[in-house]
Amino acid sequence: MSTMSAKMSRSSRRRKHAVSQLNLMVVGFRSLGKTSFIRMLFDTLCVRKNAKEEAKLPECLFQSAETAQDAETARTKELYSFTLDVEEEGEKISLTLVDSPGFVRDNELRLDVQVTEALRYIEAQFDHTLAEETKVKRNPKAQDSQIHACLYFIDNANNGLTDKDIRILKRLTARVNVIPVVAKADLLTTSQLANLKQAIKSDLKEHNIPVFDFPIDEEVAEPEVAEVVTNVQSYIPFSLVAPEDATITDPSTGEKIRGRQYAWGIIDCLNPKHCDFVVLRNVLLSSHRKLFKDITLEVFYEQYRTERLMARKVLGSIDTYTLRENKT
Ligand SMILES: Nc1nc2c(ncn2[C@@H]2O[C@H](COP(=O)(O)OP(=O)(O)OP(=O)(O)O)[C@@H](O)[C@H]2O)c(=O)[nH]1
Repeated sequence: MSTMSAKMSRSSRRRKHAVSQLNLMVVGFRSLGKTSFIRMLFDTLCVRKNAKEEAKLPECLFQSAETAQDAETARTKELYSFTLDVEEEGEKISLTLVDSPGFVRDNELRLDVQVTEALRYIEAQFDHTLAEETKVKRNPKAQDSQIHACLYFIDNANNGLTDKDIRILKRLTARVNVIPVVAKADLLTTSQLANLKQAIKSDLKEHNIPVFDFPIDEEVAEPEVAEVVTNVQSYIPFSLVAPEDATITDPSTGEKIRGRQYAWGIIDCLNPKHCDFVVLRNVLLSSHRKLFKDITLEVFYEQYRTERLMARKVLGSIDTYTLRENKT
């Protein structure tokens, strides 16, 4: 075996056994189904043997709002996260899911504080990287806790983005890859959903909100790649439906499904014709995972790092100036 191929096979072996870290966060106004989405995602994961028992799972994963005594009990009161070792298409992922308390609708001041808290959490993860980078002896096994993608839940009761959504999105998109999602899409008809998606897209464009778009380098992208990416781009904002707690059987197949039952029929949350969960799941865990991580490190972390270092420099020169002034 040539040295080159020996090297390559060593690195591909390393890649095969390497565990990739992925950290996802959900944010949005109250009661839009953020915890339900996390529960559904968790339910569809292939958690590696023993990891389920080892992981400290939050209680709310096993208690949906429907089974909780009241809505207040089910409400997410503080930000929490949990990590799972999962396998996706043969790749090992250490997946951290971060759930955050729903934003209040009727108190501007409190809302601002809540958004700041969510951003502080995101920035605190950058601080971990920054601290690790500046160590003389770095830990090669240091965890990457940066938030690689943040799902922003949009209320389907509005005709697009509200002023509050716009304000929040502008702040979030400066720090993290934001993926907008339409919550509880089952409450809309097909044409209502299409109109809402269109309105949200126009609002994002009109207000120059840089949510994550699926960039294509036209010079290098092969036609098939471009098609897949353009296709994914067309889903934005992704529509989501989370299942209800009850056991639901698909009358056409007799199989148990994760869905919602209505007088007029059932919704299968894993059916791409009913909502975009499966596409979004694939984008997050598979097709765009690496891109989310690269952009987080190369764009958002770099930006944050520069701001922090500049701030330190300014503080340093103020200190030096004060020292000099005090001496004279
Ligand atoms: N119709 C419908 N109801 C949903 C959907 N997802 C969640 N729900 C219901 O909405 C309510 C709130 O769901 P949660 O998942 O607790 O919402 P949340 O955004 O985490 O709530 P907070 O923590 O209070 O912000 C529950 O009664 C859910 O069953 C959905 O896709 N469609």
